[in-house]
Amino acid sequence: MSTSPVIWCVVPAAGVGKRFGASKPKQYLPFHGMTVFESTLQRLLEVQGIQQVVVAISTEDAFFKKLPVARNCKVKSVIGGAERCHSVLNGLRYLSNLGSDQDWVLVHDVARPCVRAADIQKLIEQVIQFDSVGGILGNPVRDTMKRANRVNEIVDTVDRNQLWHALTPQMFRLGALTSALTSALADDVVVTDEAQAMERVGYHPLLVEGHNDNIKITHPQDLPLAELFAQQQTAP
Ligand SMILES: Nc1ccn([C@@H]2O[C@H](COP(=O)(O)OP(=O)(O)OP(=O)(O)O)[C@@H](O)[C@H]2O)c(=O)n1
Ligand SMILES: C[C@](O)(CO)[C@H](O)COP(=O)(O)O
Repeated sequence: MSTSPVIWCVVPAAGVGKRFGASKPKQYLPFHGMTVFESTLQRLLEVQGIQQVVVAISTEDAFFKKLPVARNCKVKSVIGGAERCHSVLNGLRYLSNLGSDQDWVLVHDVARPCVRAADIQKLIEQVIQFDSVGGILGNPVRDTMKRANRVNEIVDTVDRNQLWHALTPQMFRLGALTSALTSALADDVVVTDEAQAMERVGYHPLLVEGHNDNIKITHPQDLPLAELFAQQQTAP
């Protein structure tokens, strides 16, 4: 008899949204009848088998505790860090007191409120089926890709067949990811995603193709686009 895998989730949500430039962090802006934050959490909480969602929140944040989802028994908060990778590591350290090294953890940006539960399920199934070190949702790039020099002259055409956009969630074993991120930070390497931390220590995470509406809200023009995607996803 096989037992179900234990799956946790960490949501880095301690960013201030500098590039977005709103009067409050972008995760607290209105989105599809709620906030960006609530949309993201609602989608994660829909996924079967996630034991708990740990959100990393800035010490300056006065908004999170006012959201009803802050009182959901499956949601716990920890203090965020200086960069995304520090916030994620704080979440992982909290989980290491609850779980074991072999448990799985999904890391998902709060700023990706259009992620589909079906894509998360696909990631979980493929990572577990291939018994891989872990994997991430991604999208193959579509356009012809060019490498430029410092003055924006083309120096090369890069083979697009091997290039992907890295999305989230990213799914790894709790123990392996905690040690890979700890090692990156000990070497003063600020990794921009979990896969990069795992690559640094020699692993080759799986790329699982997800929908390209799982965009990250980074700049102001991303918010109406994400709203449009969310409306399309719920249209009858
Ligand atoms: N110190 C930080 C910085 C970022 N994040 C989170 O990491 C995710 C991806 O980061 P990004 O889009 O860069 O968000 P911000 O840091 O808010 O944006 P900016 O870089 O424009 O300030 C977001 O969910 C953000 O809240 C975090 O938890 N802790
Ligand atoms: C984790 C991430 O969302 C993957 O695309 C990304 O790395 C976040 O940081 P970015 O610097 O805004 O790309």
